[in-house]
Amino acid sequence: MSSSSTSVAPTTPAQAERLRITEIFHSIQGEADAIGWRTVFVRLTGCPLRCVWCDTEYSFYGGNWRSIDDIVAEVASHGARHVCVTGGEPLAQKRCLILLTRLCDAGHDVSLETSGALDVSMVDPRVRKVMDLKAPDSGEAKRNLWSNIGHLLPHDQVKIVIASRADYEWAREAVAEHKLAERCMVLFSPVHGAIQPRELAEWIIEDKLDVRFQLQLHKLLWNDEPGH
Ligand SMILES: C[S@@+](CC[C@H](N)C(=O)[O-])C[C@H]1O[C@@H](n2cnc3c(N)ncnc32)[C@H](O)[C@@H]1O
Ligand SMILES: Nc1nc2[nH]cc(C(=O)O)c2c(=O)[nH]1
Ligand code: SF4
Ligand SMILES: [Mg+2]
Repeated sequence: MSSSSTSVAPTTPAQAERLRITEIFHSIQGEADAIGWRTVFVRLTGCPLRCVWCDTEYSFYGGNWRSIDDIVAEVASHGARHVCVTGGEPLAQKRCLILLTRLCDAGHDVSLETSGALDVSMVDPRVRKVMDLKAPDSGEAKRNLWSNIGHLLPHDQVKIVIASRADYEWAREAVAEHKLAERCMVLFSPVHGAIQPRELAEWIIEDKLDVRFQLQLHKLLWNDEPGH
């Protein structure tokens, strides 16, 4: 008997595609352009960055290996149009690109939260990328991959999370230098607990910036409880 004939059930390529997942949950989108929509979140495990203010450190390690078929089926079970793929850093797992395409093929309106440190050029163009640019107080500004800006589509968004006046001035310069507001929607959001949201709002008004101020809605609603 040949060794191949002793193998158990054959696996299709789709079944073989697995991703490490921290959680899948059904909530209200708390960030970016899709804010307020009922959304299923798929949080991929692992991140090569360490932003000092990261609110999702629990996604750095652990998680469960899940097949893409299984993930797509669990997402569908919630009956939501919107799906947000986040992490950790979702693009750190190469097969995330397959998941994104499968979710689009299943008819979902898909967004991707990404740090801006990994190449976004291969992301399915149907996906709305929400790409951070990391400001200096994150401790990870050196990781910004500026070439990503050239891959942004009009439906994408650039987000800068701001912890101080110095971060704000950096963000204002980055928007001007790279003409970001002409390319897509630009979001400025305060680091939760670091600056008064009102200060950031007033700076934006004073400087007449064409950026969208944003607070994380889920933190107002659920105060950072897991699963929301
Ligand atoms: C947890 S990250 C996961 C996706 C990806 N790693 C990234 O950084 O975009 C999702 C979003 O939450 C934001 N975020 C994380 N911690 C935050 C905090 N303390 N206050 C405000 N936004 C925060 C990030 O900047 C990012 O826009
Ligand atoms: N409700 C809710 N909305 C979110 N939008 C982006 C999130 C994230 O952690 O990436 C997030 C999250 O964790 N919860
Ligand atoms: S890139 Fe995203 S997940 Fe990673 S440390 Fe920064 S905010 Fe957290
Ligand atoms: Mg979050």
